[in-house]
Amino acid sequence: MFSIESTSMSPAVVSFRQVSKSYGFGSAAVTALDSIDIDVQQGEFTAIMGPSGSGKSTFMHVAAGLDDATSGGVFLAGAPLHTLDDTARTILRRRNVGFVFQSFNLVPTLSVVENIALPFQLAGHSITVEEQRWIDHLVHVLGLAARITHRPAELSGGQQQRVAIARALAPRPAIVFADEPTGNLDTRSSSEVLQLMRSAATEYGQTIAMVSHDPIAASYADRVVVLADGRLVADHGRLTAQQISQLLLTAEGAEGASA
Ligand SMILES: Nc1ncnc2c1ncn2[C@@H]1O[C@H](COP(=O)(O)OP(=O)(O)OP(=O)(O)O)[C@@H](O)[C@H]1O
Repeated sequence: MFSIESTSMSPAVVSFRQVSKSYGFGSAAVTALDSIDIDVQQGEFTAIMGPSGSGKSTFMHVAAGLDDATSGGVFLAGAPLHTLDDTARTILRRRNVGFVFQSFNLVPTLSVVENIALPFQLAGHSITVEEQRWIDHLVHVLGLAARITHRPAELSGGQQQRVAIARALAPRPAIVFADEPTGNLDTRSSSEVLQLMRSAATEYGQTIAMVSHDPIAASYADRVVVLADGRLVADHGRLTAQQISQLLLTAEGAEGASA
């Protein structure tokens, strides 16, 4: 019998203890996550990979408190998400989680700087002098200084994703979840965005969990985990894109074999 107390010595940013998630009931039930145990440590940049339907989005939604686990313990920034109601989970998420999406999800009517300040506004929190300095720094290092009054439609895809990254990093969240952040970008913008996420982990200790299908994107991460049929089938340190491609082929084979 497992215990769903947080047992880790160093405080992991996300911990799963025997987490399972099913959709539907009876013969229509689908097991999207199957007895997952994982700890994501502070400052780690983790790539979550696996074939289509393997459970990557479900993993991210459960870890971020956007969706409930069916069983098991989910801890976010030390808080037991599985015991919290929707309101408490929303508050915890606002304080601790940043998101970066494939489709950027910027507010079209707001300027760059207003989009970056949005998480503070949503939390009903006035930006302090120190927070403003951090935002100014992000705007500078993300190469957005000449664009702060522009609206998203006036920016390239790569620039829009840099705004989304600035918005995610601005409140210094415990973790940033990035869902296929380079899915809509060309090769050059992709490598810029990945390099920025890499630097955020290395230079600011930002914890990042990125869902991706792309072995090149995952080669920027410190850790590569692979899901197949809702199970965690591989968990490695830094790998080359070629090694990751091989790992995915093996995972697809394993999924086919168990189907
Ligand atoms: N809301 C839902 N209702 C029913 N089944 C769902 C739901 N969401 C996901 N699933 C199922 O759960 C499994 C895992 O889905 P999930 O979206 O997490 O996979 P994924 O690895 O993110 O896939 P992709 O790479 O295609 O985005 C799949 O079999 C999917 O059909």
